Amino acid sequence: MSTGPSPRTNPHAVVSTEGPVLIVGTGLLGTSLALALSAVGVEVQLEDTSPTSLALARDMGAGTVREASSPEPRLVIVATPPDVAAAVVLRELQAHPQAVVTDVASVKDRVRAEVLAHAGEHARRYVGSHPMAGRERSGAAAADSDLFVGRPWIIVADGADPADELVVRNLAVDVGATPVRMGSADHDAAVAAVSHVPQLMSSLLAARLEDLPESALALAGQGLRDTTRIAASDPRLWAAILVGNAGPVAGLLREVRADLDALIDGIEQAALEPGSEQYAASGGVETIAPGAVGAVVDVMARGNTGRSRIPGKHGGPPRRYTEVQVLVPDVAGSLGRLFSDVGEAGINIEDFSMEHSAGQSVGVAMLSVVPAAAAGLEEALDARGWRVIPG
Ligand SMILES: NC(=O)C1=CN([C@@H]2O[C@H](COP(=O)(O)OP(=O)(O)OC[C@H]3O[C@@H](n4cnc5c(N)ncnc54)[C@H](O)[C@@H]3O)[C@@H](O)[C@H]2O)C=CC1
Ligand SMILES: O=C(O)C(=O)Cc1ccc(O)cc1
Repeated sequence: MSTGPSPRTNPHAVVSTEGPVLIVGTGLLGTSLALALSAVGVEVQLEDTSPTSLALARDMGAGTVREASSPEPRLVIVATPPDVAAAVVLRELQAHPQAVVTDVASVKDRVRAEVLAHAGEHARRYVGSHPMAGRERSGAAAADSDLFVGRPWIIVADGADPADELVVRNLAVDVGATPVRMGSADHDAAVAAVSHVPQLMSSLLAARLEDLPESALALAGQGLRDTTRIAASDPRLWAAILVGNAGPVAGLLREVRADLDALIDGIEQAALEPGSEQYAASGGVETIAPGAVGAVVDVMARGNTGRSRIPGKHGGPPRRYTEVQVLVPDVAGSLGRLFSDVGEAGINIEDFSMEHSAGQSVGVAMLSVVPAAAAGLEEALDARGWRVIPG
């Protein structure tokens, strides 16, 4: 296994993956992988049931379309939706008896069980995997060769030949990811909590906006955008993912329902009309109805704790940045001037986002810096005539 810096970040690093690599399913994941492998010189063959998806991936430079006369692949990566992944893995194990076969489906237990049940001795060449990298858009058009850089790549290899497991570990490293070995049931329980239920929460939240008047939507800020980003995801793909991981997802949803019930019980007390019989009966005669504040603070405090446990983007302990907010006029060149002023102040921006409100001629730029740099940045921007929003 290559241990040095990945070829994605260091062009001189050794590439361990030996081609040809056949990618079956040239959507977001398949094409991103194909682009990443092609970029480091690995020969990539492409296959998809949709001629349009296939042609698009080819035209993007992801690889060549596999033909009957193409050389045999050493590695096959199945990047189809999860409900057909096991069937495609079984077909590829049969079709390419010398190749290692992996899949990238977001669910692992069911896919693995189906492959093991039907693959016979071919099962030793199957290594399940799941790159924890993606986005809310599907299809080759959304592909990105850097999608996997710095992300965990889960490998489920129970029963596989160790040499074949190494092939898949090398693949992960060659595209810039970090291999993490897990059992399939542990994988499914973990991703239910960090990916599958969060997807449903985002969708549930965004579903509340369906009939909201535009006058209310115009007030939306970054909080709503942050919490609903993944509500733009593909319903068909996610239906297959969620159904494929139904047990762990249903268990967590029940826990969320219990939290919601406790929150509603508490907060409904505060919704009672002061002076009404129920209000008096609840004991909330002069102060806020009992239970309401406690219920809110309980869920908020537990949320604070949970959020603080999410590690930084590239793994490791969470890093806390301070956000400096600056008003930016909506005219050409403003952002360029802002960045150049920040650069002159010698301050490193760790993250950046921009918020626009409907009908406003200014936006708010949010500059994340290490806490020790925040006061200096505010002063430097102030001195250069920027309007800094007090933190
Ligand atoms: N979208 C995401 O953010 C992530 C997705 N995954 C997993 O990666 C896999 C692919 O997802 P995406 O690329 O997002 O989906 P996608 O919808 O962008 O691409 C799937 C592709 O598979 C093709 N396909 C469907 N059935 C096929 C078959 N029987 N044979 C050959 N090709 C077939 C489709 O035509 C399509 O081009 C899924 O299993 C998903 O769970 C894993 C990590 C992240
Ligand atoms: O966009 C995000 O934040 C993701 O977490 C993407 C993602 C979606 C599905 C997966 O199976 C793995 C990763």
